[in-house]
Amino acid sequence: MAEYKPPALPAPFNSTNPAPELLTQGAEGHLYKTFSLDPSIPAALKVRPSKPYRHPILDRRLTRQRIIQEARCLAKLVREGVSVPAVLALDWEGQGGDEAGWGGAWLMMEWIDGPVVRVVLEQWEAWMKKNASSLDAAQLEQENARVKALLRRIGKALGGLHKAGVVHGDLTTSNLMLRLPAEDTEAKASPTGVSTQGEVVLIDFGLASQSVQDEDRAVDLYVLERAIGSTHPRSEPFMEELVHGYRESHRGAISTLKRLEDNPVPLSPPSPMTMTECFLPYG
Ligand SMILES: Nc1ncnc2c1ncn2[C@@H]1O[C@H](COP(=O)(O)OP(=O)(O)OP(=O)(O)O)[C@@H](O)[C@H]1O
Repeated sequence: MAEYKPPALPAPFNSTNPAPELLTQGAEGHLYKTFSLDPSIPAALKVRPSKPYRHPILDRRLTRQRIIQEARCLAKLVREGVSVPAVLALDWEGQGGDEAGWGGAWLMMEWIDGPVVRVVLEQWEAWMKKNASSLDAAQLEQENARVKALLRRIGKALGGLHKAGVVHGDLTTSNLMLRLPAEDTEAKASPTGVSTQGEVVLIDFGLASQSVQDEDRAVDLYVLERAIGSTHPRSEPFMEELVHGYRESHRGAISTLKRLEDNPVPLSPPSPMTMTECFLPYG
């Protein structure tokens, strides 16, 4: 199979040394590891390249809106004390790229040094699947307690986001990262070799919107519960911990949880109205 060749980067990233390193290619954007100002300061760079199959004016407008909306959400959340990457720079009129002129939009963010929660849970579950029978009752309880504590921290982080008036719109364990502490003692102490330590950081606000509606908040919770249920079956029985963490995070949590319990949540994309609201300046 031919090796994937990402689109040419917009300036100035087409001439930086070392060159940005492609980490992932998402539905809309490409995520690179690069640096900010000095090579010793790592940064995450999200590039939304132009889409040749879209009408050029529409393409430019949509790409621009998405990157500005994500940057606004992040800036607001940093101000509110929610754990998300800080915005370092952005340009919705990126020059260069494959075509002369418009080269896509980009957003540079603070680099989060740590794994995504999906990888942590996958590694832990894989180890447990193979080796759990070799653990004694106390060790087993300790292992489960670590994952329960992680889920509780995730619930708390999500509650903090909702308290700030933002819903994520695309919550999976791939959009949650753990910021590694200076000294990670857990990986060595656990027979699994997997650490669940670190502050939970929410990422990828490409589909986020402003809302304080219980229904929108309940959708975030529901989507995350579903994602955990389908990708992390061994952690699913501990979902109550996530709910507990969420419940403790803010006063509005109780009615959101009631909404989640009472009604099956409609899984529809955010309404055009909600998306439009997101483009308005944040107060
Ligand atoms: N600030 C960051 N620091 C370190 N790594 C990051 C950061 N942001 C993202 N990543 C890594 O890049 C991956 C992809 O990021 P993200 O989900 O934001 O992009 P995407 O899926 O391309 O976005 P979109 O869904 O908007 O197209 C993450 O799963 C994570 O591994």
